Amino acid sequence: MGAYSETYRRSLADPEGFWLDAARAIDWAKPPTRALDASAEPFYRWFPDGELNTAYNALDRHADGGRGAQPALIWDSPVTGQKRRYTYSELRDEVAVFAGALTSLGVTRGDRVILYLPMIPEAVIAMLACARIGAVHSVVFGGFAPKELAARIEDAKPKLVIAASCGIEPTRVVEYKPIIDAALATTEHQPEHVVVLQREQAGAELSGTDLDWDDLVESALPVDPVPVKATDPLYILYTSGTTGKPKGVVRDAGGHAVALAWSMGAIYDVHAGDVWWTASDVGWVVGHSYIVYAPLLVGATTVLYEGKPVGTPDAGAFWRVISEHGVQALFTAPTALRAVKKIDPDAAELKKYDLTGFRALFLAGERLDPETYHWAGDKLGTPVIDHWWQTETGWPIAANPRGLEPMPVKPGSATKPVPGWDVHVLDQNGAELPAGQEGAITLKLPLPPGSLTTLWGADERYREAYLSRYPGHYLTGDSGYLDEDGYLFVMGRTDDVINVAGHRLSTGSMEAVLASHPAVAECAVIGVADQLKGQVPRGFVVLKAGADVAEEQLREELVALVRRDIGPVAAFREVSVVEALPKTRSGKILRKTMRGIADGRDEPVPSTIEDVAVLDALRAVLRG
Ligand SMILES: CCC(=O)SCCNC(=O)CCNC(=O)[C@H](O)C(C)(C)COP(=O)(O)OP(=O)(O)OC[C@H]1O[C@@H](n2cnc3c(N)ncnc32)[C@H](O)[C@@H]1OP(=O)(O)O
Repeated sequence: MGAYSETYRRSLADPEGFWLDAARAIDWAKPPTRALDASAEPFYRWFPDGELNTAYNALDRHADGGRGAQPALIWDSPVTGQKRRYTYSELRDEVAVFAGALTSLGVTRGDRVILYLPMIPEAVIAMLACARIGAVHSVVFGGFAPKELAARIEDAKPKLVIAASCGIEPTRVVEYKPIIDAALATTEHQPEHVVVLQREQAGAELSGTDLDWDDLVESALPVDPVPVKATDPLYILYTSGTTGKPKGVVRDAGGHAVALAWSMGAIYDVHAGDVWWTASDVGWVVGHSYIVYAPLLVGATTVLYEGKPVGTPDAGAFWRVISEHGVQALFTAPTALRAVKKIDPDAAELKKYDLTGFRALFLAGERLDPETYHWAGDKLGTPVIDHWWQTETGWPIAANPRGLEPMPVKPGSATKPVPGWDVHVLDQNGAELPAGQEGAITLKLPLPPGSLTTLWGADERYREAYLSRYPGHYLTGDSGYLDEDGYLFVMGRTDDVINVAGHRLSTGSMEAVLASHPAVAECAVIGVADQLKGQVPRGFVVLKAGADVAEEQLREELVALVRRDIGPVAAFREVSVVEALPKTRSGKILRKTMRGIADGRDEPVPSTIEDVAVLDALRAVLRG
């Protein structure tokens, strides 16, 4: 039996022994004597009697254990022309002082803190400072609009909001303070303070209880890490659900530290002293897990990049960063590579840089199309590793475990289930499907350490959304199949969640925005295939009788509304006015059928359709 098979078998047959062994990679204030607590199933807990501090494990133990002078964080910001390096000692000291600043504001263990920060070192510092004192951070991605920020503030009820004065996009400076003010003007919950880091590209006007980051830090004293229970929440990260209300994924401290440290070696083959780069955003789970926590937990150097794959300044940006900082492995989303390939199909820029130390490219966040896979492999000459996971799971469910046993790649497959994840493919009735047949991908409970423990303040929603469809299993919301070799192929979502440039978005939220327009009687939003972003949203609206608005003007208004209420990240640009929407006799809009036709598939007409003429009339619009 190979290393993978044996490890996988043991992880499911003896999770207690397997995860207690893995837990030895973490320094505990109180080492756990047990791994799994199933006493409140389906709300499983890991390492119930363990105590630790995640920031201590990410920083202090390396700073004090011989890696003090090693770079922990390299910030590379082509949008500002700045670069900065932090050794483990420097980063630990900055985090300890900012943790002291938080403490001086009365933030203590269990308090929530919303972070609305771009890709700057202070984002990492603020996350780790919260972890140091046991506060629960919730990072909100900068591309979201005030309404989305407000929904997260209302749900998490933070004591503080910590923000920068601005984020920087290649074509514009995005002022954050007006976005925060607009959000707070609508929320019942009001944080005690908004702490603002002033950036020179656009300062923010502070008023009332607002505080300046630098002033706060100037008078702060460093504080020691506070041991917390392994089962305490480390962070909340909101993700789109099928309804407008985002879901607050709760990550625990102990399971997260153990699983991430284990994944860094077993899956990515990255170890202490290596240089690792995740080109994503700290606002996404990939940023939480693989920009911040995992690389620091194992004592690697992590690169934080404030720029884009193209345009900052050119399509050679990724290769420049890899070469300049000695990056050994890169993790990014397929969209980023498609953007590079579009501008520089022959990878001429690549030839300008020395990438001899580069070992592997990891891709996730959306489907990796075979064309992009082959292009990246041909041009880089290194393994290109597709893998699959979700905000909820926190770390990979299926991957090619480079550190355990590299396996042959099958393009289109995320390779095999990772140890810890009991992956099944089920039919409508919950029966196991044979190899090659597509069905719902589920994960048999208990989920391994590091996966979500519940949704913030919404245990019942957690149970209903994930655990009710197939009792004893977690519903991933993705469909796919296992082949005869046990390789997993993930084919797409089974619900109304779409993936736009690696950003998970709810079509339901977009429909709610379109429906709020006074001229719109009903509407549907579907995700359609896009060569660059993987998927983009497309809206279809039916006008109210007598609505007097020019189509072009309505289109512009609807696009602007989605940008205002959800944010630019929705990339909502296409909307068509149609006579009617195709529905079943019970009134359900046939979105899946519409999606299939728009993507050029030979979609069968459902027998439950109310009026087939409506679908026939829509075909040309969908194909167009
Ligand atoms: C495995 C678990 C997971 O799936 S976690 C999620 C993983 N996903 C990712 O890592 C995301 C990967 N995608 C990306 O990083 C970006 O899309 C890349 C590929 C870099 C392209 O970026 P960009 O050219 O900005 O396109 P986009 O589609 O992301 O942006 C659409 C509009 O939104 C804007 N935007 C983007 N980020 C921000 C931000 N932080 N603050 C403010 N605005 C932002 C962009 O400027 C763009 O705006 P516009 O429509 O052009 O005006």
